[in-house]
Amino acid sequence: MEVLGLVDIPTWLQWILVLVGLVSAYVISMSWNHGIFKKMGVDGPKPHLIFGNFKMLLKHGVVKTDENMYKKYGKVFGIHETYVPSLFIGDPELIKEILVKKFKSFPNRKNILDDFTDRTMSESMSILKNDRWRFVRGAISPTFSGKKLRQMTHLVNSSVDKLLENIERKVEVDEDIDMKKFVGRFTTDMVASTIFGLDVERQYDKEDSFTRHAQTLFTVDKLGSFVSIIYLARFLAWILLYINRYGKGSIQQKAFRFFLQTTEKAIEERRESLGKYSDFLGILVDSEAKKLEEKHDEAAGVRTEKEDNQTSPKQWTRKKLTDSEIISQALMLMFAGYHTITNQLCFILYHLAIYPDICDKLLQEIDENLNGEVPTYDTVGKLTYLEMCINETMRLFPAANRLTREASNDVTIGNINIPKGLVIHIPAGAIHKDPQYWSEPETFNPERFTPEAKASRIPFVFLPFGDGPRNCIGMRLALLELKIAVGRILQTYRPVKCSKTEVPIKISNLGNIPVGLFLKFEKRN
Ligand code: HEM
Repeated sequence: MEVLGLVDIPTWLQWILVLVGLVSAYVISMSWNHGIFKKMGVDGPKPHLIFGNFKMLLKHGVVKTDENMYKKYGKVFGIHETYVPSLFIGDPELIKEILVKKFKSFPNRKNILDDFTDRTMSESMSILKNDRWRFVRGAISPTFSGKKLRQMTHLVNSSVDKLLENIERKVEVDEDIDMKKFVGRFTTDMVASTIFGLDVERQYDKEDSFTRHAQTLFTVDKLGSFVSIIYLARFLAWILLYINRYGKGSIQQKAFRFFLQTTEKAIEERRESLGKYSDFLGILVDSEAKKLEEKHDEAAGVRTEKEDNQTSPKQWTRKKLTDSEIISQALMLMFAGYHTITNQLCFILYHLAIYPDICDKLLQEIDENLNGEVPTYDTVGKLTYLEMCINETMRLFPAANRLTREASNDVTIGNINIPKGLVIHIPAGAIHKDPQYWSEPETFNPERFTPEAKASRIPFVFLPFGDGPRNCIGMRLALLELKIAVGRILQTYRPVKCSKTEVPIKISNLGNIPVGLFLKFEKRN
């Protein structure tokens, strides 16, 4: 190749120049934003040109890294997750501004994995932004009201019936139980019945399509490697995604197709038999039909109270979700419910096994309040010590170690000027272990959650379900499920350590996910 007719560049040199160009472009793109925290006056570890501060995340995992950084730099610091600058805010006053007071400037999350989500889930509430998120959240919220949860309680109890039968089988042969797998099957069953209304009995059959496909999607073994690829070579992650998406029949694609068809079929059945189903899809389809009726009334000149209070922006006043929006929500709720409940239930049972005194106190509360009866929505509400144990478990092992938001405009909080687009992380896990708010933070002590202790603690230092308008929509369902499951297990059994139980418990580098947790159950006298 001749340049300006002057120099003849041989082919080998052309290749070297292309390579040098590509490497330079890669290095520049990875380090482009590395000066941002210095400009903002925010402290933090010095970033490597390519890896930023990513190596410590790979080495120590998310939980330990956040704790270490919070201890070292205090309540505000910046980390470069390779090319992504992330501002960490751990100050309760500033957290309140982000999650509540200035929510308008932080209405959305920014999760690097969202761009790589399967299309069937791309309209899910946890990913959607701004008005579209408001519209979908507004449409889904009523399905989690107290009245609707009461209707769902029998579905939770049916799943627990099956769990108890399985515990009994293990107790009979005195078997050590791999808790993650064991509890995971129960949770699969529970999401199948509470969201899709599927028959509980089938779920314990390993060949059952729902169980098989759910396990394909729920297994997060390869997630850590994929996240690393996204952070280190985003272009490669896109290539892998397209190969997976358009490659012939990958098992993930088959699983997504299965859930798409299952949800479509379930929606159709519920539209044909209004009022018959008390699962999430049934409740949603019923309320959709009710709204259409209201619209009919409105057309006839009858305005309902709800309509008068309608505050949605004009473009989001349509009466119902599209079918693809409903499908996205169902799948997202399935994921959100599965991982969180499985992990929390494992952690709670683990703590009850290693602290027999606390377990004894809880057994007493359960016996006195449930009187051997199957719990209802109202009776589990009386189990206050159980709620304290659940809260203490979530303090030590929160399902989301960080809450995430994105600044949707330039905004100032405290004396920090945050530029539009910056990722904000609230290190909930690290705050939950800050000795300023929690004495002896590593100790499991449910007494931290007595009404008096709660009242004397400053707000925004306990964030297991997030806070503000974008908090966990499934919080009440989650607590109901956990209380019924733990309450009913303890009516007959107590969890105990076995030879394989490791103390302290091991967690995954990806977050608070128990690894290799073994326990067993003993029958109570
Ligand atoms: C112990 C169990 C659970 C825990 C600890 C938990 C925790 C959380 C947290 C921390 C968030 C982020 C909140 C924020 O950013 O402020 C969240 C969001 C969410 N959770 Fe949960 N969750 C649990 C169970 C569930 C269940 C059972 C469901 C539904 C079936 C659910 C559905 C959701 C959804 C849809 C969001 C996104 C909300 C939005 O963006 O508007 N969660 N959860």
